Amino acid sequence: MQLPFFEEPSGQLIPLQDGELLYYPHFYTAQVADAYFRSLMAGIDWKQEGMMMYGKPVQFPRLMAWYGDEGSSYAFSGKRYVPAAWTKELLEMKEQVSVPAGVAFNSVLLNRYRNGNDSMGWHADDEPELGTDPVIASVNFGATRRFMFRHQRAGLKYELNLTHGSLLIMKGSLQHHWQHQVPKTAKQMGERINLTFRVIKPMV
Ligand SMILES: O=C(O)CCC(=O)C(=O)O
Ligand SMILES: [Fe+2]
Repeated sequence: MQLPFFEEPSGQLIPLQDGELLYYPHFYTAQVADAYFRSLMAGIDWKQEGMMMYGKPVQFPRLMAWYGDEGSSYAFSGKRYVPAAWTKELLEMKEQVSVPAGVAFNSVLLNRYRNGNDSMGWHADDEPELGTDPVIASVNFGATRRFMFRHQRAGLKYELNLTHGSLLIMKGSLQHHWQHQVPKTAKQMGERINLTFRVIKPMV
């Protein structure tokens, strides 16, 4: 994409107990964000994934896709996901978010929330492949959704609304002390796409 993509290069540092957030509400201009949203909707190989729960197959309440370097396979909820090869625009976005994040990402998990009934439950991104104190860059397009945090012991809570074109960087010890979720909502809303760029360490 040849357009300038930074609208406001300065992020807002949100220091939490036991972790750090860096939020760029307008990482992408509205025009660039619109273009990425449209092309991700059409160009990504979206799949309905699921898992076994108490011996029964359960579908995740959203669509998913996984892209990255060869060898950056990732296990969660009892399954191993092998990444598809980078598309041109995912590679472009990876380079853009690597600048403020200060790390070289090798994979991206995409989640597509079709409406307010799609969601992601409480979890931490603390799988062994992500290593200690992972830096995760989360990019948002489409509908604004609530993103909630809860501390695993201290009884603390935090939340923010992730808007179209925003970037949220999660870092420090956050994933070891906090969980996060995207709750369902009864509000009428359109689709949302979230991308989490990650560094997956090869597991032996
Ligand atoms: O959709 C979001 O904002 C959250 C995604 C997330 O937590 C994840 O992919 O691990
Ligand atoms: Fe997560």
